[in-house]
Amino acid sequence: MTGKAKILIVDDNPNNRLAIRTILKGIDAELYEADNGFDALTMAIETEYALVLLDVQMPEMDGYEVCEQLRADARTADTPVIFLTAAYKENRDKMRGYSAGATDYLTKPLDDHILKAKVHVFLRLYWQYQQLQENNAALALAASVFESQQGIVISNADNIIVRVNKAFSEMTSYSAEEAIGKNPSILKSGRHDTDFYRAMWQSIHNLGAWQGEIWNRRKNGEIYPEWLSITPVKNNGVITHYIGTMTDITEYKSAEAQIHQLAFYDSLTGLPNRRLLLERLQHGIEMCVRDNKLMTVMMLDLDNFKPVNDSLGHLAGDELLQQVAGRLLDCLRTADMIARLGGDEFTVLLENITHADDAAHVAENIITALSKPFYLVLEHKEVRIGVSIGISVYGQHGTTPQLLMDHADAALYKAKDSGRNCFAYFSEDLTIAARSRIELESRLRGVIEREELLVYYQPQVDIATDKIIGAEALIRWQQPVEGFTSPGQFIGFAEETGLIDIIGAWILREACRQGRQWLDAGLPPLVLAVNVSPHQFRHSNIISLVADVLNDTRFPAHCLELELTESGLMDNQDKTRFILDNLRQLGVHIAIDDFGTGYSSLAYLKHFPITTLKIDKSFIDDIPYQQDDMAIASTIIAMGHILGFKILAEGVETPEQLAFLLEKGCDNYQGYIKSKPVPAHEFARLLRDQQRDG
Ligand SMILES: Nc1nc2c(ncn2[C@@H]2O[C@H](COP(=O)(O)O[C@H]3[C@@H](O)[C@H](n4cnc5c(=O)[nH]c(N)nc54)O[C@@H]3COP(=O)(O)O)[C@@H](O)[C@H]2O)c(=O)[nH]1
Repeated sequence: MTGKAKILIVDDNPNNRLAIRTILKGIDAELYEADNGFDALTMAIETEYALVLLDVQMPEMDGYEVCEQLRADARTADTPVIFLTAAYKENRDKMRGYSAGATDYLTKPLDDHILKAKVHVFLRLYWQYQQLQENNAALALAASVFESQQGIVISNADNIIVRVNKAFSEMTSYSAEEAIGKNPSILKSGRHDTDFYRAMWQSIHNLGAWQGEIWNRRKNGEIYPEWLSITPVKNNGVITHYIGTMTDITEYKSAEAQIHQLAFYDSLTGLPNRRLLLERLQHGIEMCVRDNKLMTVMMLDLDNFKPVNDSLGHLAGDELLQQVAGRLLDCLRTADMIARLGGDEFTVLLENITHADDAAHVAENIITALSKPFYLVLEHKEVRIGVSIGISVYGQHGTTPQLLMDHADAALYKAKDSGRNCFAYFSEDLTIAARSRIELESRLRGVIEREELLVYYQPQVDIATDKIIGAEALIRWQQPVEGFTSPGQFIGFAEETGLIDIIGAWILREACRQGRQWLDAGLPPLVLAVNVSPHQFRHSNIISLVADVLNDTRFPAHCLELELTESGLMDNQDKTRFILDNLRQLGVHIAIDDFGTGYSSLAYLKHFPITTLKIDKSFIDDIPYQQDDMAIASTIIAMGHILGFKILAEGVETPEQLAFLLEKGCDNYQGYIKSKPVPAHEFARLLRDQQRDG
């Protein structure tokens, strides 16, 4: 409520008007005057008056008529009017005044106190009326706000719903009757954990509000996203209610998803586009820097796509591209990314890889996958295409997205130049290395079926008696064209690719079969040592493999020793112990190979049921010239004996080495001084010679 109340004094006599002014001097209102009925009516319509003091006796238009006209007009119908009339007037004149619409009467000569008192009363009524009007307007406004587009739910201090609006009911399908008396948790979708709600209530109580995106559930079970704001209402600092306003953002979200799809994905194949690829590439580079990881970019270009597109038309071309996208996805891990840059160009991003040539494997898989024929449904035709792939490696070929892309592109042209349907790295040496590794892998895969593997045996000798007491089974690969390939060239690779599991199982079976045959042929019993690689130890079921092989070949368990490296044991102590205990229960011996080169923790090894330690060849080589190596070798022998292990020295080549080991009490040795690894028949001959010589 602003401004001052206005009072209109209507009297043809200026003295009377002055007299009234004088009486009302100091009153909290503005006084206006009219000296005739016509002016009074005009003024009353133009301006809102809190009160009209109206003289009855006036020429031309008397007070009755003025009052009647005021009442007849909606704008002035409620304006209070006090008639000022002569004291001698009859009572019926007063009645006429009331029926004309008078609110009150005052008689002349006016009593100062009565006039002032009445004016005060009317002014107070006027202000109360104004307040009422404002309150009504505010209530009407609040009601229209409450019934707005947004859903509103009001709950009490115990978070029980006390009111909801229509929009809430439309959004949630809960009518007001169904919602009132319940907890707003009837809307819970189950998609948020307790931490989410805890944070929400913390914000409401500590910060005075919470707003955010939330998944809620409609009465029919449908889950939908909404934007929710919750504000507590306080009275004297105590929360009395919570007001939640909610907007269903389902459409906004799907529009947002649509915009995202259009901005970041190729509409034909649904694959990420160049924009998303560059973002991922940038992110991948940051990860490489942070975690010192490897990443490669592979640029793909389809060979023979253009002729298909030109001859069969664009619809067929589109179908082919969609099928290509599907096959590419099948070749990749979910963590990898494939993007279509446009036309028949695709880019693959391999993050978090171990070796640069992992990309070559993926490239080979892609080349194989795309070289199979495609059946185009629209054209009822089978078509064949190929793919050329250029590869760049983060770090070696660039450290920015643009350089990596450019260099993958340059490598792509190298691949095309070298006959298409192949891959090339940006640098020649990587291409050569990767291609030869892939070739090695493909040759190694069929090695057992092609019967190219052989087992050689290297005698293990008792130092004290110089008698052969066992042999280490060592693999040999004899290829028809390439010839002999030493294990050093392929064991590590077989380990990386997991092929070692099949190869290791084969050599175990072959050694046990051979050992049984020697026993059956009357040769003296000896211990055959077979290497078990770390991959084989961790990933294959070594316990059941050994049990099966011993059972199938009938080779005595106590004649078998499994050689493990320390690194193969270190991974998971509990699992290692479980496996070793089970192997020992079968009766086989356990030897630690290459001892001294790894962790070399005797304290650690004593927790495992180990029978033999093999001192690595590198500590034997420089005996008797290297004091350090001699000290290490004699310490291993002494400490190993204290812990109950047998000690075997590897790679013994000279009599000096042998004499030193004998002096230090080493149990057994293995080395060229006795014999190189030899084929089975030669080893049998060595044994027979020994038998014959007694
Ligand atoms: N997981 C498997 N690993 C195997 C298997 N067969 C072999 N290997 C591992 O390959 C590495 C190379 O083996 P290889 O070329 O056979 O060499 C062995 C011996 O020939 C060689 N040796 C033995 N004595 C001497 C010597 O006096 N001088 C000399 N220069 N070399 C010698 O040492 C190799 C035996 O090593 P180890 O296994 O550590 O006892 C080698 O790491 C093999 O382990 C297999 O079937 N599975």
